[in-house]
Amino acid sequence: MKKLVIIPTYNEKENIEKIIRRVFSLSGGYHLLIVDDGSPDGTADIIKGLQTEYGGRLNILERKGKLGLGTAYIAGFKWALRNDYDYIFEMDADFSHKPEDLERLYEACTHGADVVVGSRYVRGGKVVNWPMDRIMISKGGAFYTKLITWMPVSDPTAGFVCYSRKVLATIPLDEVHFIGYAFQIEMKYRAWKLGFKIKEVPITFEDRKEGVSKMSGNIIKEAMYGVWKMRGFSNK
Ligand SMILES: Nc1nc2c(ncn2[C@@H]2O[C@H](COP(=O)(O)OP(=O)(O)O[C@H]3O[C@H](CO)[C@@H](O)[C@H](O)[C@@H]3O)[C@@H](O)[C@H]2O)c(=O)[nH]1
Repeated sequence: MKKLVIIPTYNEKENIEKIIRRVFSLSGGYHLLIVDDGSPDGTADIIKGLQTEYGGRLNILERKGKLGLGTAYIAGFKWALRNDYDYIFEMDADFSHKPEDLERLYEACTHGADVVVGSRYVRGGKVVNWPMDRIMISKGGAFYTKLITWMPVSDPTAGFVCYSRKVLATIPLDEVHFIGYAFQIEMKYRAWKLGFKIKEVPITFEDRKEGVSKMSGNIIKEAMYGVWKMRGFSNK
């Protein structure tokens, strides 16, 4: 089975080499695709410098400017489908998601689930070191999303996800609207509406130690209005 981990990056020079090496130290045979948005800090140069060492396992898609997390993943998903990957993962660059948990997501995805979410808010999940305001925004957003969409997912904005190929081949990727964390909600919502089985596995999410979050007021606003709007989206 071909497994691809997609990592979107914007200014992740402190984390990128370490996360690449951690993923390749795992025994799962993962390939990596980094989607970098022209990071001014030179993240892409670090990745390119490692490509000779890792050959075809390490891939990079370079975009010209900061176009948002959602469109970075959509470009990555299309690349994964073109290159015949069977299981496609989303993961942050900053070690908030532990690469060692990839295997548990994969296991669940090969045992009856179509989408597996590494979840902070399902029983057994945890958040470590996040400031209280971030926890409140994130938990509040999860509650609000459930109230409006009825989607049975405890952590809808989670960015640690495994999709089986058929999910990404069925969701009309060109119709996905949102670009910030609302993108994460929209992908899960579309998969659920299409009847795919979503499972949550508990993870410990730890705040980044290096680099800075790209969260902004606009990203929160997009998610607040987005959950209302997405109820009207079609999956055709
Ligand atoms: N290519 C690209 N990458 C981006 C962009 N914006 C952010 N990223 C990358 O996307 C990942 C997550 O971004 P962060 O800004 O670090 O997210 P966070 O604040 O830690 O947010 C966490 O919580 C969110 C809400 O629950 C989650 O949606 C998110 O995935 C993450 O777990 C990082 O690898 C970051 O470099 C962008 O515009 N373009």
